[in-house]
Amino acid sequence: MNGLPETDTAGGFRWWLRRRGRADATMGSMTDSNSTRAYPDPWPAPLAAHPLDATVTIPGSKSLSNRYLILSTLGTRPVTLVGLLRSRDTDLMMGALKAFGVKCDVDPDDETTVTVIPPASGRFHGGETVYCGLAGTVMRFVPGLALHADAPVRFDGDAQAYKRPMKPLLDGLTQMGARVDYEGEEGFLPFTITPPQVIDSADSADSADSADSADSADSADSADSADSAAATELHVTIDSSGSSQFISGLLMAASRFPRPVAITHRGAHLPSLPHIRMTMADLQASGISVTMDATADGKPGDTVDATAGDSATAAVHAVTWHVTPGEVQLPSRVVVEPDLSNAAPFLGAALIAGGTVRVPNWPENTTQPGGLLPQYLRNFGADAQRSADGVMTVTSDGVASGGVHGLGDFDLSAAGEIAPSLAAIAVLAHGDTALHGIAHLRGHETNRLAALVAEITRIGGDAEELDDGIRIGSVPLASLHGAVMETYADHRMATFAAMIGLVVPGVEVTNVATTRKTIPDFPGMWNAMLAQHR
Ligand SMILES: O=C(O)C1=C[C@@H](OP(=O)(O)O)[C@@H](O)[C@H](O)C1
Ligand SMILES: C=C(OP(=O)(O)O)C(=O)O
Repeated sequence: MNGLPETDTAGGFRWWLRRRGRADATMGSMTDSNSTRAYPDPWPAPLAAHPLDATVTIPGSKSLSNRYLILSTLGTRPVTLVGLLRSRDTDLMMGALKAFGVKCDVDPDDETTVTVIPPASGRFHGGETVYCGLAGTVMRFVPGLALHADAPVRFDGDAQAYKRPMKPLLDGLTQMGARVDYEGEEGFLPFTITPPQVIDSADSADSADSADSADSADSADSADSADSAAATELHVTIDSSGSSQFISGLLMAASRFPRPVAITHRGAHLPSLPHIRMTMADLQASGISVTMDATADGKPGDTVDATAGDSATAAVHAVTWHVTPGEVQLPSRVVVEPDLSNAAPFLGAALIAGGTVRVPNWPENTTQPGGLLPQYLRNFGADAQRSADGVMTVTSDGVASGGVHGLGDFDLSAAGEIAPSLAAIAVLAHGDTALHGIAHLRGHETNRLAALVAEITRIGGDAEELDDGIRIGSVPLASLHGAVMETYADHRMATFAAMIGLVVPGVEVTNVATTRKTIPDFPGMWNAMLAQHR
């Protein structure tokens, strides 16, 4: 079952801590993805009986919601977040912040309006377990807060989360003076972060008392004697090929560091650059100076234009961000954009079933990689237009008409989280698609490349893993057949299966409740989309 670590490899005390951590993180039923509104398991995916004509309002962006929650926490004054996503990942984030002593007041009349009140002292409480579930944004963004805590903080998550890579982030935090103790395999959850003794010089005596005194010599050394180096940049180098979230997490952690920090990625790939740009933009909106420069093959001065096409990043071997820490403060009221990546199954449905799907509140400009979605859908052959009042309208004749074609070789490194939705369209399209630049999807909620190949093959489709992605061959629609499709506790594998089920009879989806990771009621929204008529 998704949601609970099933095995205990570390003895009864750790089991108790783990359970306590879950309890600390539990906010209502949303942290356990199987425990809310009952849908049958497996869930019969509805067929589209006719072309679509629907308007679908998409809840708030997961990526923006969880960044705003972290940045509000790093500030000193309350911030009201309007249109916050309320789903498992954001509830886990709020649970994590509460463990640090942050208040998240939910508006009783609208649960998507939440006021975040940082601790008056500016200091975070340590000593608790943070339960990360399967949320990358929690397990990669919250550990940076532990740098500023008054005691060690333990991190745990779902059994499946134990496979998600963490080491580059934790190596980065170690270079910033933290100590990391792993309970199981090095580089993976669960672990405990002991903050450096010198992180907040005003409070250093307190922190030395409350943290494990045996650690103080190490920590002081590794923090590079902050007193003498106050204005010098601390250099942190990691390989962020496995996830952009390592860089994002370190950038946010650096925003309150006592000295400037230069964070360098040195590695073969840098996926999801728009998500890193989102972090930079959100930090800048909070008053923090952060810049990015790049060198090709690590040769100084031999720069590549990493600020131009996001797909050009495959050639970038070294990129450095410079963070000048300061007072982090978001505006007092922040409105969260809809989750444009979560719009993909719904807008993609127009290409699969044919017809029109509209999504209101589509931003004119956005830092979300989902902003690239309309162009991706045009590449498949759809019409996608945003009206002046912000309605994104996608229209297509549908896969049965032959008007949806494959993408050929396609670089998706900028927006890998959309891959499962594009894969569903590609399975049903005329012509082949090969999605490249997404090797790191093997470390997402599940190994998404293997999962997609298994599920496409299960229904009679043609797919194979590539070193850096997936190839999906075109087969006649009539040769695809229904099956019980596995979802591997992965919300995007569930929405992928639902998309296929629009035109392939007999598709059933296991554990559709796993969609609660980022959408409060996906099956309800899907049924409502199919039920709409003009
Ligand atoms: O920073 C973020 O909010 C995210 C970054 C991306 O992670 P990867 O770079 O690991 O793909 C994305 O896939 C994930 O859904 C959200
Ligand atoms: C990769 C994803 O999530 P996470 O934030 O858990 O990494 C995703 O939502 O597709």
